[in-house]
Amino acid sequence: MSRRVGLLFGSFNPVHTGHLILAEHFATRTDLAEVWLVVTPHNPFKAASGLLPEAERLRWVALAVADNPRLRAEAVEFELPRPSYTIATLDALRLRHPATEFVLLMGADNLPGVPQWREAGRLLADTDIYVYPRPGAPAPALAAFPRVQVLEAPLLDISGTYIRQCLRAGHSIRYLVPPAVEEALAALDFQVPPLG
Ligand SMILES: Nc1ncnc2c1ncn2[C@@H]1O[C@H](COP(=O)(O)OP(=O)(O)OP(=O)(O)O)[C@@H](O)[C@H]1O
Ligand SMILES: O=C(O)c1ccc[n+]([C@@H]2O[C@H](COP(=O)([O-])O)[C@@H](O)[C@H]2O)c1
Repeated sequence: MSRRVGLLFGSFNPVHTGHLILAEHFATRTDLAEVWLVVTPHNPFKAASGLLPEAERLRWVALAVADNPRLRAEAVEFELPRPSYTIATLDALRLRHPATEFVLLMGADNLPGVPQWREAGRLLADTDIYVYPRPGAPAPALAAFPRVQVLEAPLLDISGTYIRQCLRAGHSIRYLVPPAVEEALAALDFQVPPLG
């Protein structure tokens, strides 16, 4: 059987402890050998103006996973056309790593939108998807998603939106992000975008 690797796609605006707990959960409690956190410079559904600088978002993910051999920061979308379509990234990764079987990972809030993604039919037909439950996201109606499995796992009420609100308000983000990311964010000399 080929090595199975999970891909957690995200804007990581910024990376937070929720991402790391769920990545570790997928990496240690499923059949996956590793989890790669694929940093998306520009989600086709998000306004670029709400995003922190892309190079910083990637650097923070790299810092966050540096001490974990089962997690990796993946920058492939920085080399691909924008905005970042997941099917194009999967195609590129499958070409680069022909011996690896990729599994798509996501929080339950993202699954209902997948049928609107580019080439969703092919994506859903060709790819296993593991879903982590999320507060506020209803249990997905799985009939439309034959290759989707929803994990049973502790709910994590942490989001990038909340962290950006804290940063704008000058509130502590200690423990919401890893220490190295907290330090890097404290050294920022730019404004947190006003949106979201
Ligand atoms: N607390 C969480 N529980 C479950 N899934 C999560 C959680 N946080 C993030 N995810 C999942 O991680 C992936 C990347 O998420 P993303 O980078 O957009 O973080 P976010 O916290 O949802 O950010 P924002 O609040 O800015 O939308 C998505 O699939 C999302 O569903
Ligand atoms: O491929 C698509 O059409 C598509 C449409 C919307 C979102 N996505 C991807 O979904 C991932 C999650 O996005 P985000 O911004 O919520 O972290 C991110 O990698 C996006 O590029 C992909």
